[in-house]
Amino acid sequence: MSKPPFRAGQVAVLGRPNVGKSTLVNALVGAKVSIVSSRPQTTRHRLLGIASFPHGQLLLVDTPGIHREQGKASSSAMHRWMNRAARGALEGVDAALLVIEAGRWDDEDALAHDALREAGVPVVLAVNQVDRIKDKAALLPFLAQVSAGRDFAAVHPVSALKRKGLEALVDDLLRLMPEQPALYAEDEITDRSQRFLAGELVREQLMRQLGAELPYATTVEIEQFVEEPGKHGPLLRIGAVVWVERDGQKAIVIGKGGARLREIGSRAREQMERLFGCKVFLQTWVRVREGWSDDEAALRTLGYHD
Ligand SMILES: Nc1nc2c(ncn2[C@@H]2O[C@H](COP(=O)(O)OP(=O)(O)OP(=O)(O)O)[C@@H](O)[C@H]2O)c(=O)[nH]1
Repeated sequence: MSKPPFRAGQVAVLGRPNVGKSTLVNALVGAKVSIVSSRPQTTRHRLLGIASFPHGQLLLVDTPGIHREQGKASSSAMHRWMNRAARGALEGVDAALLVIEAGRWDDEDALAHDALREAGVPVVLAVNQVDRIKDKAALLPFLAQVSAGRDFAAVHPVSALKRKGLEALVDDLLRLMPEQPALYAEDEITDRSQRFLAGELVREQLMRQLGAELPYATTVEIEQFVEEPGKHGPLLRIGAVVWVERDGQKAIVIGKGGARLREIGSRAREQMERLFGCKVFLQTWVRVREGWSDDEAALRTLGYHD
């Protein structure tokens, strides 16, 4: 049998908040490039994960999903930005990967599906979190129901968490990519700068450790990112500012005697050292900026561009 041709292209990853898009991107890429948390709307930036295989390469654009404009929160600048980012992510892609939760197909999924159809890109449906379905037989009617009347290029039940069903999913995605050589070297996992990833790792720890207590309008800015020669190889000196809206929120993030911020910093530093493969010296501050989340200009200074 002759070798299959090498295929490479771009895949937009879309779906409702919290269905497991980041987990799926990470599982496909095989390294931690996108942050994961149980809090909805973790992903504010468009992240590019590069998944390389012997027979092809997928450039995964991880989007925050297409959000319906609803309620007070979604009228903020942040939500408008997220919507624009999601739509922008569809331009020039070769396929879209729509991620849903097994057993659940609601209006928002339908909306995302319609937006993808409108954009004219082939859609592969990943029915994620199948590990949570005890009665596997119940999956079949669900798969039939969501497929009916919709022309998905393929439908795949998967578990991003347990890494099940991913090979078949990758094969079908690659089939939709154009025949062309790899677009990035195999050892590159992301074209995002280390500086950006550093900010994401701090934000992940904030979410992990503050959970529901984390104020929605919190963001992280990397103020300093300098590589210096150290005794045992290079050292990264990183300064991160956690922006909140009120003094009360600042106190929550800092914690008693600064304990919480120290813990956030030390966990984030460990993750950075693992990801960057070198020693990291991380300093974190919390600063107050009132009303930034509804202020487009402030968003731009913090790097949320169109
Ligand atoms: N049981 C199970 N849990 C999963 C699976 N995939 C993701 N999760 C969990 O679902 C939660 C949300 O996952 P994320 O990957 O952050 O979801 P997301 O869709 O990227 O979320 P946003 O960034 O908010 O859009 C996390 O707690 C994951 O561990 C899966 O296959 N099975």
